[in-house]
Amino acid sequence: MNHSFDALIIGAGQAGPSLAGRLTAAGWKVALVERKNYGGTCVNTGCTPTKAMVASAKAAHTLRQAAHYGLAPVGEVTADLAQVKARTDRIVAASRTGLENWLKQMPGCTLFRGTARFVSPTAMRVGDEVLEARHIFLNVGGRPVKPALPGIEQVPYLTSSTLLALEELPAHLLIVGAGAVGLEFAQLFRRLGSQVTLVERNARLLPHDDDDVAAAVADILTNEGITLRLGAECISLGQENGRPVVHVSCEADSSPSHGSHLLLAMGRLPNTDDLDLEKAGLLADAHGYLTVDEALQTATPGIWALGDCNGRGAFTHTAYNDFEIVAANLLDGGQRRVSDRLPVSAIYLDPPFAKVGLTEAEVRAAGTPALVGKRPMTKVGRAVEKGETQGFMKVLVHAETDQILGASIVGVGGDEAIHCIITAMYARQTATFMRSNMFIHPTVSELIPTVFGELQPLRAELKATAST
Ligand SMILES: Cc1cc2nc3c(=O)[nH]c(=O)nc-3n(C[C@H](O)[C@H](O)[C@H](O)COP(=O)(O)OP(=O)(O)OC[C@H]3O[C@@H](n4cnc5c(N)ncnc54)[C@H](O)[C@@H]3O)c2cc1C
Ligand SMILES: NC(=O)c1ccc[n+]([C@@H]2O[C@H](COP(=O)([O-])OP(=O)(O)OC[C@H]3O[C@@H](n4cnc5c(N)ncnc54)[C@H](O)[C@@H]3O)[C@@H](O)[C@H]2O)c1
Repeated sequence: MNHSFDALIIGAGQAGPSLAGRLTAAGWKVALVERKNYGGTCVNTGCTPTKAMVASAKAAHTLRQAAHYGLAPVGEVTADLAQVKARTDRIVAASRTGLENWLKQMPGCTLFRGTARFVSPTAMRVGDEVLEARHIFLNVGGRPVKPALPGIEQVPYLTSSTLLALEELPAHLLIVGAGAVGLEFAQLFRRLGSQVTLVERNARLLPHDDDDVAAAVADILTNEGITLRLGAECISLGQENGRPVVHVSCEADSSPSHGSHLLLAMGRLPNTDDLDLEKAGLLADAHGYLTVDEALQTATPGIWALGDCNGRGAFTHTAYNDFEIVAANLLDGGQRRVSDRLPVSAIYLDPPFAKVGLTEAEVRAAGTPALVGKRPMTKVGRAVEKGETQGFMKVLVHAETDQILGASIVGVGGDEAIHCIITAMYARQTATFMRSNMFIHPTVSELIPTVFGELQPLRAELKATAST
């Protein structure tokens, strides 16, 4: 059966539902197609469940520190993973159901369940229904990559999604891939009580970030007893007595890592392979991404790609910002562009690592005349009072224009404190502006003007050093 709409939205992830809300409010007749869970990755298997579990892990960690805070030791802290999961599931379900209820009662929006595939540039099939529209918005997200590691077909493994179904704590979790997924799960499972080994092919953590950031993050992990195996070459998988083994070298005598469970966290693949793109005159790039212009339009007029599937961001905030760009340009006469946004992200370790703009290495590589300000968290009063002094704050400023170039914070509250720098950078403000502001005492943020007041020339011979 054929149905006609003003717009089709494929995927109810982080851009699609909000776009449906804006378009229907403007009087458009909209069809929203979702094949799995409303809320997509972030709500169901990404940000929401992992940050809920990070909170459980933080509570376990704090309990173990009781004596440090002058409290009677609480004895051995053990996690009941089934209960951690139950709490996590409740938080996820509330978020998903809230979204679903909103969409179901949205005037002008018709929901379809199933996989949408193109039949032409202006029509998609979902089961027996053919949905036609002059505007099609793809918000199809991605899924964990299945890497071509030798032995993968013989070894049971977990992904970031299937790991969430565990109700018993892994005795020893082997993780391959030290990206955001690998890092966050490594610390949270260690804190819940698992032994954890993190295997990564790069010689150091976070290769796109500064040496001092990577060193601080490595310290945070190893201080908690996580085994790091960096620079692993020729990673292959095997089994011994039904338990997973990760081989980390081509050398026969290099010791393999043995564990009880194996998590592969080696990136994500866009869900563009089953859209029948060719029927819309589209072709994904070599990594499966849909190429888009600055306004997120694909090569076929009338088709947009938003969120993880366009390769212009891999975060919930970038997917949501994609929605804002598309809605502003279509409905508000805006001329917003993807390149107007700043690169911002956080990894939810404890303490977290948050960043905006350029790294020190990028500033050096560009040869920009720059100043750097850096302060260890041991010199941040609020961090000292909290007893959480790992890490540092670092800011980079253009030596001639005083413009803020970037900042990294590895430290307690860093995921929140970074936002005053993000806002200042978005407003094209300067180090002088940051220094002239008054912040609340006692906070981590209140030291940010101080860091902007301690700027030193970023000399070529100075290397970024680990903060202690
Ligand atoms: C473990 C983990 C933790 C994360 N933590 C964070 C974090 O803390 N902060 C952060 O910013 N980001 C985080 N992310 C990344 C974040 O989840 C994604 O960037 C975000 O969900 C992307 O949103 P999206 O709308 O592009 O896609 P998705 O959320 O993946 O939504 C896409 C939707 O489209 C549906 N779909 C796909 N194809 C079709 C089709 N053909 N027909 C119908 N429906 C279809 C899918 O079922 C899905 O519901 C995390 C990711 C993971 C895996
Ligand atoms: N806090 C957050 O914002 C957050 C949290 C989790 C996930 N995410 C997003 O989810 C996505 C997926 O995260 P991820 O950690 O799976 O991917 P990633 O790309 O961030 O990291 C993958 C890691 O696996 C390694 N790797 C990849 N292929 C390999 C190979 N063949 N052999 C050895 N090592 C290999 C890489 O070197 C890298 O360190 C990312 O885009 C990330 O931004 C974000």
